Amino acid sequence: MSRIIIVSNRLPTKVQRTDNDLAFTPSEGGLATGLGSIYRAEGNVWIGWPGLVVDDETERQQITTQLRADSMQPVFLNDDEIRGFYEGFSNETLWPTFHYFSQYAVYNEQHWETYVAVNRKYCEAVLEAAGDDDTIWVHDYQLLLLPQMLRKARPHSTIGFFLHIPFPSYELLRALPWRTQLLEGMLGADLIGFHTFGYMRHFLSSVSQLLGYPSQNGRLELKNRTVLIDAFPMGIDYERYANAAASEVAQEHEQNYLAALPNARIILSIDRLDYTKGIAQRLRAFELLLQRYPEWQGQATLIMLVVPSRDQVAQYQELKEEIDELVGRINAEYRTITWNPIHYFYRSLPLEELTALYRMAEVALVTPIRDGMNLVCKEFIASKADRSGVLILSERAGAARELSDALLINPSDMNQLAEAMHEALIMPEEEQKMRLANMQALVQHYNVYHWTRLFMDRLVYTKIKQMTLATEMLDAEEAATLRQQYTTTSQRLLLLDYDGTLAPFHPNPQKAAPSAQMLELLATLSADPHNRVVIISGRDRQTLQRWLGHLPVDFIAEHGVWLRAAGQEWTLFQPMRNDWMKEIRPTLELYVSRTAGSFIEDKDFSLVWHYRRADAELAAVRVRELISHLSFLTSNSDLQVLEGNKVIEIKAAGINKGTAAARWVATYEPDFILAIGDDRTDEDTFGAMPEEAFTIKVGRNNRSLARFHLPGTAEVQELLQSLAEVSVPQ
Ligand SMILES: O=P(O)(O)OC[C@H]1O[C@H](O[C@H]2O[C@H](CO)[C@@H](O)[C@H](O)[C@H]2O)[C@H](O)[C@@H](O)[C@@H]1O
Ligand SMILES: O=c1ccn([C@@H]2O[C@H](COP(=O)(O)OP(=O)(O)O)[C@@H](O)[C@H]2O)c(=O)[nH]1
Ligand SMILES: [Mg+2]
Repeated sequence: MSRIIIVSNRLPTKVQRTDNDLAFTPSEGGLATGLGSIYRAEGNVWIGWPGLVVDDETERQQITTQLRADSMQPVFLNDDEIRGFYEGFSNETLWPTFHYFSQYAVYNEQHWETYVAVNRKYCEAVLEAAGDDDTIWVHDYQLLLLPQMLRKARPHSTIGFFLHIPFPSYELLRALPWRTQLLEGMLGADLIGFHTFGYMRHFLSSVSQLLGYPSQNGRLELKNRTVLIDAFPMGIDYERYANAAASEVAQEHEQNYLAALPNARIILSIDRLDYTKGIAQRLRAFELLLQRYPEWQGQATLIMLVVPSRDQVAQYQELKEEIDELVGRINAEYRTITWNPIHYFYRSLPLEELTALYRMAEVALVTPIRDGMNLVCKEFIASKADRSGVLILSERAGAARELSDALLINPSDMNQLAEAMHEALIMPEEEQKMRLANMQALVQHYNVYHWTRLFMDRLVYTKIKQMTLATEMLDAEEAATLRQQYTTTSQRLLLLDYDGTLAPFHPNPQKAAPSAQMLELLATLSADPHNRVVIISGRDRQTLQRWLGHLPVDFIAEHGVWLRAAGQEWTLFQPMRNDWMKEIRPTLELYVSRTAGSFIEDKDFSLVWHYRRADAELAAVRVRELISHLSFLTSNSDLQVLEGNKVIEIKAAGINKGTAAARWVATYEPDFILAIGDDRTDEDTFGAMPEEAFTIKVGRNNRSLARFHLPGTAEVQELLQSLAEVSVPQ
């Protein structure tokens, strides 16, 4: 049975050195607590760093044995690796960049090299632990290169990747010198998940702009693989928090705390120490609340738990000092003998104490400047079963996309924050309960089990999609059958599309002339008296004539409008009109003037708008606009609008490559047909062919009427070459 191998930088268990022994405790941070609930199931393994440097081999063995008993496998990192990989590239470069704190980002080549080396180290650990059938699930920004490394070693593995932090806008990502490698690293996965649709959109936009892969409905077609991109907002183990909060131990803690804080109106703040969490801003807003609404002095009490984190990174040390100072100043200014405005704890607490805090707080203040998801707010909600309480939540936390019943605030707006605290403190109980109930239903339903299931099911789906495609690939066996039939037949029809089939695309279509090898190949194939080679293209006849007119091949030009049998004159498929062009052309001109880099191609009976050289994202919008514009203009006419590879073409309805190709089949009566094409317009050809024809789609789009696929023009050339070798010259 296949297992799930989870890989993340940090293991869900943290190993620490005590006076004379080792202590094993749960790690802090959303990833560890969120996935901690599932990895033990069904023999799964979690691979990651145990959180301390261990040089001694005996100690390593001891840690490995103990972790293994709990389904974990450690990756040990030395001091240099922690410096360059963890503190350096992960937390001084990627973390600030991905959280829109570019001004904190360090670009250090040495850190990058360590990052690559440590990703490789994780790769080796995974390869050692994982069998071919196992599903590998890689997590987070510390391991962006790992999916690709795994893919190279195990091309057929099932690999999922989930990013727990935001994916930034392209404008932020592009500043990174290693941006391309990072994206390619992620694309080694079969499925890439993000917390929100916004992060997913930013990722797709970066891939399109940096690597040139377009996407459709979250599906990226790489050269030889399909990768799915989707949003999976992570949930928590709802029952775990609800039960812990309801437990006797938690209630006891709560009673003790409340006894020490009589009459307090408790506002709670819990996070790792991190500049992304907006802790300092939150303190200032709390101070503003006390200034603006003095009635809360003596009552409103902020319990602030800050969990130590990444304390070797300069930014974190500075933040620690800033918080210490702010808390000291506010407390000194407002405290009374009986009331302390801020109770500040710099440590981490065990679950029962944590949930006791959630339980007793009237208001949870979760106000990050940026946060991938934020699980604290969901844990607060789960701990409040049958109770009241108000959640104030930053609109820039991923969780805000789901929790619309929270008081959503802009974390940089001090006024709004202070007002929200006031509003929360005076909110009627009924309203609190109503809002909480809605959010509880959601957090309970979309829990961490749901999240895992959804991700895993989608990963299986991705694999099935890829396999369906794989069976359609023209593999060695099918290619041999094709060659064998070719050899034993004598009336062969070869229908070959031009662009994207015989020649790769060029930014300037007039520069996509055939290569010398391709010309030679076509010469050999068309010289065979048993072959009829037809170039079936959307191009104008002049260009085809110029490039290939010297060969004894037939032409179908302008998507079936113009026909020419070898050595004869051009004829029209049927009498045609082009007087509609003067009506449509101004519309295309409008889109050219609105879209730099696009241009119009005039053919005898069709008009084409090309956008290959335009800004890809702008063009995507313009395409939708233009199509809707054209469908309005061409309704009630006998014109059709075709979408091709970076082109939109308008021409007479009823004529296409298929109708023209059918004419060749009918008149020539071939005993062997090979039809190859890459574009949507070639689907018409495929559809018009008899069942036994060898129809081949070039490229990865699996929605094709063709029987087989080939990855690209190089493979087409290879196939034609193998046929040329058995052709008989005249
Ligand atoms: O491992 P550390 O350097 O100590 O940091 C702790 C973890 O912090 C980050 O958590 C993120 O994941 C959460 C769950 O998806 C999400 O709610 C939160 O918004 C993120 O910041 C980090 O992504 C983890 O890798 C760290 O282990
Ligand atoms: O003393 C504490 C305080 C918090 N947490 C946990 O730390 C996680 C923080 O995750 P979140 O997604 O909110 O932010 P991250 O730290 O991952 O950026 C939550 O699950 C908390 O329950 C913890 O384990 N011990
Ligand atoms: Mg083509």
